[in-house]
Amino acid sequence: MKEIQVQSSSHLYNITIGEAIRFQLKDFIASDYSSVYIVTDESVADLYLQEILENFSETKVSHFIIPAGEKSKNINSFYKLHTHALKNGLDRNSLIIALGGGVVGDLAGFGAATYMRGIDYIQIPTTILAHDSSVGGKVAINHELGKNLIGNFYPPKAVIYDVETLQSLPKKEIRSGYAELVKESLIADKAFFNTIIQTDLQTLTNKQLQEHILVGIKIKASIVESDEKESGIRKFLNLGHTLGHALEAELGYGFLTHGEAVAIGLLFSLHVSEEIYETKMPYLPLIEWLKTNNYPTGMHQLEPDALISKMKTDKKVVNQTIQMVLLKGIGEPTMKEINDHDLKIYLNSFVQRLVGE
Ligand SMILES: NC(=O)c1ccc[n+]([C@@H]2O[C@H](COP(=O)([O-])OP(=O)(O)OC[C@H]3O[C@@H](n4cnc5c(N)ncnc54)[C@H](O)[C@@H]3O)[C@@H](O)[C@H]2O)c1
Ligand SMILES: O=C(O)C(=O)C[C@@H](O)[C@H](O)[C@H](O)COP(=O)(O)O
Ligand SMILES: [Zn+2]
Repeated sequence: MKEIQVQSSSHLYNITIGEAIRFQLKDFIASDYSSVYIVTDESVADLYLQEILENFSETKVSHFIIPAGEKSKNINSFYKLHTHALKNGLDRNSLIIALGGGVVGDLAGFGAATYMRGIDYIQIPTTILAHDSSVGGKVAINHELGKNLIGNFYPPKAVIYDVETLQSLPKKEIRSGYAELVKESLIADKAFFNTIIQTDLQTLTNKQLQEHILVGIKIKASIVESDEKESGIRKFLNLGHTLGHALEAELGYGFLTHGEAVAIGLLFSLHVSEEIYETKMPYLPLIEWLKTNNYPTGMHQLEPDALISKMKTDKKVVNQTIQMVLLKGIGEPTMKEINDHDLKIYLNSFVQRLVGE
């Protein structure tokens, strides 16, 4: 079992990573909550809800289940989560548990941030991608005009990561989670990047997966600890997301997974970095690795203007101008303001390059 501590602006919390720790939640959760409210999705409920419930035989417990997938991260689910919580008598001393991937984590976390002006919550991530989403306290729901536009910074009381649950993930979700690991490696750790692109996701072992997740969490935790509210270096964790989020919204939530969209966004960031800084970035090794591992790498014939319009909903935009996270080298992230005219040129040359590869 591994433990990483994160100091947030309001409290210190532990990220505990281990196998089968979902059966010993009492070791990690305070016993004086008046009730526990588990939020999960239909697929995760089928696999793990019963086991999680068994931890709370002496506590008043209720649960709320959403349909699986990105489409559920919306205002309707948010409202229903509150309604169900009220009907089940949650008070200010109740605890919300987010059991699932990033969709459940973001929605339940935002529910906790707003229920009666804020109650405690704990993340029990069950996807690889959620090594990222469960840490750092960004909680949100989507607006049809853009990703995560309604939300808050609201750190969890604990993150309990039972990596045994990752064994039931479908291949697509393994790919999706690895895109965020690639992101973390690009912003902070060249050796880690080289390790990942030598990893075949078809034959991934538990040992490799656990090692990679641990490195990723350490990178994420150290960044959010020094810049919780994203006034500075936390923006680097958005590498690949300006285009990634625009693709998710433009194609319709759930068409691409978050990680699939981020993977294309990462390639775009490398492309623009090469153009602007006239430097060689690992564009080719990354696209080869993405293709070998069956990531979608097409742009689905989207209009650059439509994408730029969606990119304008990015929360890093200042005065209607897009600010992209770029790299001067691996481990050397930087912010760059890019006007619409140049952005369109980069998008067009990126599409040409994708078609040519
Ligand atoms: N808050 C943050 O800092 C942050 C960071 C990264 C991503 N995100 C958000 O996270 C979301 C994506 O998260 P995600 O990729 O985990 O998506 P997700 O929560 O939709 O999970 C992906 C799919 O895997 C299924 N699943 C979950 N755990 C499983 C398991 N153990 N076995 C089998 N199936 C399982 C789910 O039912 C779902 O169908 C996006 O909304 C993204 O914006 C937030
Ligand atoms: O934690 C962060 O900060 C991130 O940017 C992590 C991202 O992987 C994540 O997708 C996040 O939700 C994006 O945030 P947003 O502010 O661009 O909505
Ligand atoms: Zn992300």
